[in-house]
Amino acid sequence: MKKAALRDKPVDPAREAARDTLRAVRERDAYANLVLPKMLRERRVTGRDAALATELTYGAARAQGLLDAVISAAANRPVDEIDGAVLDVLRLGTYQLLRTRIGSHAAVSTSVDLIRSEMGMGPAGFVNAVLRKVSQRDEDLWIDDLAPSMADDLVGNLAFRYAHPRWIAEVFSDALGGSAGQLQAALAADDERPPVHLVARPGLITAEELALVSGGEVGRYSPYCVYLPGGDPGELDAIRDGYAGVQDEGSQLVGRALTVVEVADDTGRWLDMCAGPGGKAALVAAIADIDGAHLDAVEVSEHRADLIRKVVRDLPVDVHVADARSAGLTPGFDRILLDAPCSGLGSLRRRPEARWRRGPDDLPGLVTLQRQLLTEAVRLLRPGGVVVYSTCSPHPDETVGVVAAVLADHPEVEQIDARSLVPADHLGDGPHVQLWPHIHGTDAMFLAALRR
Ligand SMILES: C[S@@+](CC[C@H](N)C(=O)[O-])C[C@H]1O[C@@H](n2cnc3c(N)ncnc32)[C@H](O)[C@@H]1O
Repeated sequence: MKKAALRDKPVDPAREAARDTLRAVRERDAYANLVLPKMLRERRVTGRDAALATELTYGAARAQGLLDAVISAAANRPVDEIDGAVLDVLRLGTYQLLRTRIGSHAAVSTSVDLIRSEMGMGPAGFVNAVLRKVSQRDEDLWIDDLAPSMADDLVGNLAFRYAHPRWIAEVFSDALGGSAGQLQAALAADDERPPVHLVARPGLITAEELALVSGGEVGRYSPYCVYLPGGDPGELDAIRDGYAGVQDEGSQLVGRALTVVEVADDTGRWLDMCAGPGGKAALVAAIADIDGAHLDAVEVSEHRADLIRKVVRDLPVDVHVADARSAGLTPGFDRILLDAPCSGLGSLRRRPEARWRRGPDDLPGLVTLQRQLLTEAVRLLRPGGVVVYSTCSPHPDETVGVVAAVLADHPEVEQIDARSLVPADHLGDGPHVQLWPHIHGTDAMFLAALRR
């Protein structure tokens, strides 16, 4: 076959979309879960092709560190000496070889086609040689060869095996009290594709009704939750019509906790201090509507404030675009939700590439901001009022550390046992609640409740 004809050989749309998304993630720090669905829609890639593109893109993005170690060993050079476009295709090919049931021949030949159509025969030969070498062993054999030994470095071994940066595995290990079994289960759960959870909007549809119309199953803990077995939630009428949304069950439990905590003589002044994009605000506001309360929702980003406005239409909410540390609100709130900006280490499974982008250096700035926000929340509470502080992170600095620091500065504030606010099992010793994917099937949400 002539070179031109080889270049013209069509490549399959699923792998092409996966490659282009990985490229956007690498070149412009894009988010795979925003780029891919849009690309699939624009290119009219649907059904099985869309499912394959999703599996390959998110899988390869999530496993990047593990894949790169294998590619580097097979190519006999560090990955940063490999051209970026070639590396994207090698990651896709290696992911297929190690972590899917796609046959080796198909995984290698489709990768070679992808690179040949764009870059020609030379790079295609390199991809072919590297992937053939990768295909000579399965994932376990590569891990045995490349991971630190279990005996010398258990955390390092588990981090490598379940494709997490080592520092994140260390954070999980600390938060889980050093138990190796728990750490292994947590990393394994975090390495899986997360289930889709729907929230039934209170007052509009019940979880039972939503389960019926969506073909899903009522959730274990949140009375508003439905587990969706598969398919695109955006195609459900209940979502399109605003009766339901997509929201992790852990986040639902946090929003609900704010509404069920005992507050004597509640005057109906409720506040969500960091509300964008509005997932928890929508749930809290729907309950506020039923209870005759009102929600002020503060968000510093104009774009995210717009997203809140879309989800709280027709609900008793005022959206304020402001820095919540100095938003000029009149104190005296009965209930305040502070769902603080955080490292997001508890929802890594929902943002495939995030674990490879974050670094421990992000933490100190976030912790300072969290303490300032929680201090302001305390100031805005009326005596007897409650703030629910939450993060989608199990990092002790962002969770128990922030709460302890603010309690130490504010003798007028007491911590309530948040376990009584969360209808779930395995909630530990309290008084805070830490949820986990491997225990509760939710994101690793943290919440603490403080009464002034
Ligand atoms: C964890 S997210 C909140 C998620 C939201 N509660 C939900 O359930 O959809 C934190 C939000 O706080 C916002 N934020 C960050 N710093 C802020 C500040 N100083 N004041 C107000 N909002 C802030 C971020 O833009 C982000 O939208």
